[in-house]
Amino acid sequence: MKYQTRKKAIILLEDGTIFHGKAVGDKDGKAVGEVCFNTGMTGYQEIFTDPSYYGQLMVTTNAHIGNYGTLAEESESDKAKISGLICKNFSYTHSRPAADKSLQEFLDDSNLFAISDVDTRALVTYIRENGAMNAIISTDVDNIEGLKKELAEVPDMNGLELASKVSTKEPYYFGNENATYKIAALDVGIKKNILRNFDQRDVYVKVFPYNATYEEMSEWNPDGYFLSNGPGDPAPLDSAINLTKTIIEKDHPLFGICLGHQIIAIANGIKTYKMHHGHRGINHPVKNLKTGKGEITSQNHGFSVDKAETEANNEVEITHICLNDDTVGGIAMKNKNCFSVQYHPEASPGPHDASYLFDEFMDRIKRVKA
Ligand SMILES: NC(=O)CC[C@H](N)C(=O)O
Repeated sequence: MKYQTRKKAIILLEDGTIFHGKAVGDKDGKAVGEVCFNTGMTGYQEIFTDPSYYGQLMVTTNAHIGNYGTLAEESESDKAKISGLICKNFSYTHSRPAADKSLQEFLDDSNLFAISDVDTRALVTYIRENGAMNAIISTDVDNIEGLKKELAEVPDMNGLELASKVSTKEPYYFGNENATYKIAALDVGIKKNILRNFDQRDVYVKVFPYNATYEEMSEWNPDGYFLSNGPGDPAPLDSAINLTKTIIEKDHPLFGICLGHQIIAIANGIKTYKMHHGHRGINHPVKNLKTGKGEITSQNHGFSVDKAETEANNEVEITHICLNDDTVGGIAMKNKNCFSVQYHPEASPGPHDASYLFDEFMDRIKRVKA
């Protein structure tokens, strides 16, 4: 067996609680961030590379991580974006012929520190009961006071602007330039599978930096606008919120996913709030209030749109409800061509129940273009 002498590691939570584990590989390491957990049984590479997780320490509840390696084309961005990984059993070997790397090589390429052999059930139960909080993972196990000091310096997720850390610096294009439709996407942390979904629907996408202006985006003359998923608190994203107000005012077709959904709510004067411990997994039930049908969805969010304020808003209606806790799952503007969801219709590897939302957006675009 590899790495019989792996270093001891700890997770120190903001409230002083400590959980124990071992460093993956034979390295020393340290990482900080908000500790959160994802209950997906598969899709670890997509989770680790999702820019929405920037600044978060990821606890995976699936007991085995790494056993099918990684494959470059399955990444949601250029590298791992979580700040660190906490898992139960880490597989140093993998058994998928198509894989191009082991998970360990993949994490090393992203310079990402991981710890395993953690009682993740106990840790997840603790977060569920006590809420999301900052944490530090480290092999410096005899220096608790020093680690506490470092942890105290980590900013609170509430109020934190992170989109600028993951957004593209320059605009770029995705898909076939001869496609029938053109969509301008604001990158506040966009996942590649959103771009792939547009490409599959005959769309050429131009992706703009998080602080792009309406003038910059509209100059390209797109058929529709898209606001992406992304990390951090939506409230400080002034530039994206103002841009959204203008797109809504001009009544261009507009679709938002997750952080993009939250930005649309704020642009309509509806508050967002930090949830107790958020939703992160690939089996979250949602009810579509228009059709009455249920969907199993992929979710990853720590903030949510205020339900009472949405219900009281004359311009906006709730279209989807997250059934686990009755929070807002999706909204649409009553008299504007604008809608959004808190969850992930682009989910990869799935579930794909919600992919009809991309078709709905295309229908809206086609109606305007016709
Ligand atoms: N996936 C996302 O876009 C997440 C949105 C936001 N950062 C949240 O945690 O709620």
